[in-house]
Amino acid sequence: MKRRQAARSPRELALDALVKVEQSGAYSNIQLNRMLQEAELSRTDAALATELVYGTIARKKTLDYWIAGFRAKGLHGIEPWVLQLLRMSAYQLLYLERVPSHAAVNEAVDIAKRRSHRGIAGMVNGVLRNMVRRLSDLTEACIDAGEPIATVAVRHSYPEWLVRRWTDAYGMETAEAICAAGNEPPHGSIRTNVMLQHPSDLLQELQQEGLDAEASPIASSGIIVRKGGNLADSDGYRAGKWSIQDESSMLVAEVLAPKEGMTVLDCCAAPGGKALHIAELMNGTGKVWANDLHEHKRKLIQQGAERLRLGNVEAITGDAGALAERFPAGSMDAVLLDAPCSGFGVIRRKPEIRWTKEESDIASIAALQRRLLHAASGLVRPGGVLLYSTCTVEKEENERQIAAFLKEHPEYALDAGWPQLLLRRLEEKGIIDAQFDGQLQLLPQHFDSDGFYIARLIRRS
Ligand SMILES: C[S@@+](CC[C@H](N)C(=O)[O-])C[C@H]1O[C@@H](n2cnc3c(N)ncnc32)[C@H](O)[C@@H]1O
Repeated sequence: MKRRQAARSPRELALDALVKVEQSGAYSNIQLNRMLQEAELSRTDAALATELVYGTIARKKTLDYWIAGFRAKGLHGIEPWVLQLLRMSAYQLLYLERVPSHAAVNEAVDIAKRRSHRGIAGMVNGVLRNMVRRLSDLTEACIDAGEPIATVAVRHSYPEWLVRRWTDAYGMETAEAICAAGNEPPHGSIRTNVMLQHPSDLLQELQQEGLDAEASPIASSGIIVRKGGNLADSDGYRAGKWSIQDESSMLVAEVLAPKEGMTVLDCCAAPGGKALHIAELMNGTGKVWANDLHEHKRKLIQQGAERLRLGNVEAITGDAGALAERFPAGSMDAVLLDAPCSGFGVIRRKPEIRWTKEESDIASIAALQRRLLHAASGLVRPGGVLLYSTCTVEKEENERQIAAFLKEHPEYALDAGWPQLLLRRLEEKGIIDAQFDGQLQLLPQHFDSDGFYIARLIRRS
């Protein structure tokens, strides 16, 4: 590749980010944010670059399927950066209606010319122009990869092993809906600091400021904000009036339902979303111990507590499996284990995890969760609550994990005594029924929010 100047256009920047992410395995959000900060693009250009990076990564398999169909040699022999350029351009043709086809093609050819020789530019031009001619045939319904799981995998761009796992766990229809929901762009959502105001008052304020905001259909302190830009860069956020959090994640503290004056331990707390929510629900009283393995992450929790002026949070560092060395057995009114997990419920925000995680990772993550659950369980007082949550849809990490735990720990039982309003909302949607036993698997398509698993357990007195 020829030496180039720094990226100037959103497409150049997006291409550089895609090449870097693929080459180095860097996280797309970290890589992109770094490059956006350096490039100082306008807000619109930054939004386009962001959409191109996330969309191209998410739709990689589908894009490759179509690109291969427009080249006699398929994808064989294409240089990695050229393949990224083709994918990014095909993504605009197939998924971004607002981008005119000629703009996507012309800019791709210009980039190819600037970075290489005429042959490459000619190939890029040929593939993309043929694609434009056949665009109306390139629909999801026309994808046929031979058998159903492979076809769903190509149609929604997921590895086959993941589609097979979800099909085994939930059936083909639900598995396909999980895949589709994972490709939807997430909307912004914030959590009202209920120590300062009622969610409906905050909602009204935001609407008066001209924001497209509405009450969350599930989380009682949640507000959905569409097209709100960088919500953290606002006076309300700095003043601690709200925090940025997904609605599903807000349910964890709601279900834990702490009371004023309690002592609560969050074993895996960084960056602090749920621990700080718990501290707010306790109205700044009692004590929330917020632990995480990593020292640099502890600082994030501390900064959050300072912004929200929560004096009842103490952030600490350590292995959650060794917290018995720090706290006496049975000393906590409630313990939250928001466990490290495969993260497939948040694929909308981290599109590359579908490509970077391997099936064998699930068993090792589940083994870690099992160790942490066992350790956490010893710290809950008799009659206290152990809340286990993950942001994944994997049964091995969720229902099966809890079933195995209950077998080993007869001193615990699932508890269905969840907030009534939440139960009613879940029932209305048909997500739970009369058999509800105290554990919930939210799928990303249920409320257009993250996929989450929550189990509320009580230690018998
Ligand atoms: C799902 S995230 C927690 C999110 C957090 N509860 C929130 O609401 O913001 C899992 C966290 O577990 C931490 N972690 C991983 N292994 C751990 C261990 N052995 N002990 C303690 N924390 C651990 C990670 O650093 C990560 O921050």
